[in-house]
Amino acid sequence: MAALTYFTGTMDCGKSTLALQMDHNHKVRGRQGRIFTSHDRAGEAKLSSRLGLTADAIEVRPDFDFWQYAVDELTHGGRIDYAVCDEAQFYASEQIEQLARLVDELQIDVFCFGILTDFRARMFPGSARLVELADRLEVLQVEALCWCGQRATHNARTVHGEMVTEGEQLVVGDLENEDDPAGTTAYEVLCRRHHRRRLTAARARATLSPEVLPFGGNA
Ligand SMILES: Nc1ncnc2c1ncn2[C@@H]1O[C@H](COP(=O)(O)OP(=O)(O)O)[C@@H](O)[C@H]1O
Ligand SMILES: Cc1cn([C@H]2C[C@H](O)[C@@H](COP(=O)(O)O)O2)c(=O)[nH]c1=O
Repeated sequence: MAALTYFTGTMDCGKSTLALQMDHNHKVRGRQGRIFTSHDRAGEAKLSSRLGLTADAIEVRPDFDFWQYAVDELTHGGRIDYAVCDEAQFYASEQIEQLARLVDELQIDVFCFGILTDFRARMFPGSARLVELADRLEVLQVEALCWCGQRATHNARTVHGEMVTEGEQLVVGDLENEDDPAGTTAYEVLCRRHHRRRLTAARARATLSPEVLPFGGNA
């Protein structure tokens, strides 16, 4: 029986990598699928993983209708066994409802991937609807870590290393990498305690003595 599954976790826990692996595994068994994404860092109509793999995808814009797309494809002789949907947090609630309809009425397996919550620890509308409608929720096994060594559960937005709590919900961006500093706005994954206290790695380094920092203060 077809199912709607939401694979979720923080930023940088391997969701896009898993999305590409799922597509590959189904494809090599002869199944035909489509890859969808929205606002990927690599650009429009791309699904990219930090491990270096990228695939072409269909960009999900606000007016995109999954149901209409699938019906058009099928009536023109196409075949769709499954859909891989990355950055699903950015999809509208109605688009998630259309995906559920593809599962129930067309027996298409739908694999969604995305973060649950934004930089203020509030659910994205697309994620909330997926939590409400999915047959299965899967939290990724790979643990992204907070600078303190605990499992990261929250996504923080930073400006020059300082966590911010005001701003647009959607701002495409990446984790700050010390070898390749992102612009002024970046993201950092934190445990809940440090997200609550707005204690980012940069702030911890600036305010805590090196002896109390894990990883010798290099986190
Ligand atoms: N240089 C690297 N070597 C090994 N693994 C890496 C490297 N860079 C990134 N990764 C892995 O890739 C994961 C991020 O993958 P990605 O699919 O882009 O994440 P997400 O889509 O969840 O943001 C990291 O958690 C890490 O496990
Ligand atoms: C927390 C948060 C994230 N985003 C953006 C930043 C990235 O472009 C994506 C997440 O991608 P990933 O593959 O999971 O790393 O979402 C945002 O727009 N708003 C936020 O609050």
